[in-house]
Amino acid sequence: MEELKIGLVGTGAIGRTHIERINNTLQGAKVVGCADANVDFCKSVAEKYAIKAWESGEEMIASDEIDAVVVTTLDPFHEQYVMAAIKAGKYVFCEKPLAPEADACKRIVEAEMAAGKQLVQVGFMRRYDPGYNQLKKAIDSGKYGLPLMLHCVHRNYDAPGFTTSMPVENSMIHEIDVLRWLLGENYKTAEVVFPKTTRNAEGELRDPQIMYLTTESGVRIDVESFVNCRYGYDVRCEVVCEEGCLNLPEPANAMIRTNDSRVTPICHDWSERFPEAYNIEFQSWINACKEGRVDGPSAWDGYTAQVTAKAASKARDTQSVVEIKYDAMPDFYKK
Ligand SMILES: NC(=O)C1=CN([C@@H]2O[C@H](COP(=O)(O)OP(=O)(O)OC[C@H]3O[C@@H](n4cnc5c(N)ncnc54)[C@H](O)[C@@H]3O)[C@@H](O)[C@H]2O)C=CC1
Ligand SMILES: O=C1[C@H](O)[C@H](O)[C@@H](O)[C@H](O)[C@H]1O
Repeated sequence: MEELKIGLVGTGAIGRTHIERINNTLQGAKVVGCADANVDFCKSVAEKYAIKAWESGEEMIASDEIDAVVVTTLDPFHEQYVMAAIKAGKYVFCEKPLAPEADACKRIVEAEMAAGKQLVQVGFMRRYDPGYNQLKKAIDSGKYGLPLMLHCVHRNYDAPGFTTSMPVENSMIHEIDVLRWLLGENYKTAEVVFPKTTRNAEGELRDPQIMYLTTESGVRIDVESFVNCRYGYDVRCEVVCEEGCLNLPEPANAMIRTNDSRVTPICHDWSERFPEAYNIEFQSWINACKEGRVDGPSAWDGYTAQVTAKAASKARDTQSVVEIKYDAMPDFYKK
């Protein structure tokens, strides 16, 4: 079967890692064109990978040179390119979040339903991480009883340009999606509190933040976001069950004995922490596109995550506990 010809919009940090993995590691597809608002930089990326640089992302998406689309622009511009892909009837992988606003996610859902075929996958890659899959297998086994509490940490070394809404709506959106997937249920309430703010936070950013979620069955979750921790990239998830406690595995880095000490390096950023998850996610997406289906996180998952994030943002801004209300999932999205 012919290779899937992919057009990628957004040749920034993660966009380039996705070109690298699709063209040099994975099977069955090639990124053959790219576009970006920064046209000159886009041309330099296109030259590096010997692919076509397009002045317009929409023109690239509409072209018969492209079979499928990857969107890796900044969050506010996801919608325009996802919509262009739906209009062209092409499969589209959109990095998380689907869109910063729940209304925009709903517009995408409605456009996809009107097109009559699921085309959209959202880049919630932690569902593909072997570590999170070990947690899910252990929970689903029932060996340890029911989950009661989850204690999570999502720390970045730094996060240039972050504003106070982004720890929830851009960063902890990962936990919002993966924990819903892990536990197999939606949330009921959200709350966000501010510990003491680090002097390393830019401008008005409140950092760290702690988000508290309760699920429909009463599981209590706390997620700490610290996007300027200044020691590395640190993601943890502890699931406390009735008869056992499950911890997300950390990368097995060698311990180094030096200078009268023992040192075990940790990751510096997302690209080092989850390389396998990204590769499994994209190989699965390529295979599904070639078989004419979407089997990853859908536009409805993207919408549900953003509804949750917006409830958490309301809780943060009002310093209150907010009850979360979800629309019923349309049959269109039921597996
Ligand atoms: N799944 C994951 O773990 C991660 C996901 N992401 C997501 O990937 C996306 C990109 O993030 P980064 O690569 O870190 O950002 P970046 O800032 O490195 O790259 C964004 C690119 O988008 C381009 N751009 C901005 N507006 C545009 C427009 N209107 N049309 C076309 N191009 C435009 C910029 O010129 C830039 O090249 C974000 O949505 C982010 O949430 C980022 C890091 C990790
Ligand atoms: O998706 C990501 C990364 O996974 C980081 O952990 C987040 O903090 C970052 O904001 C986001 O783009």
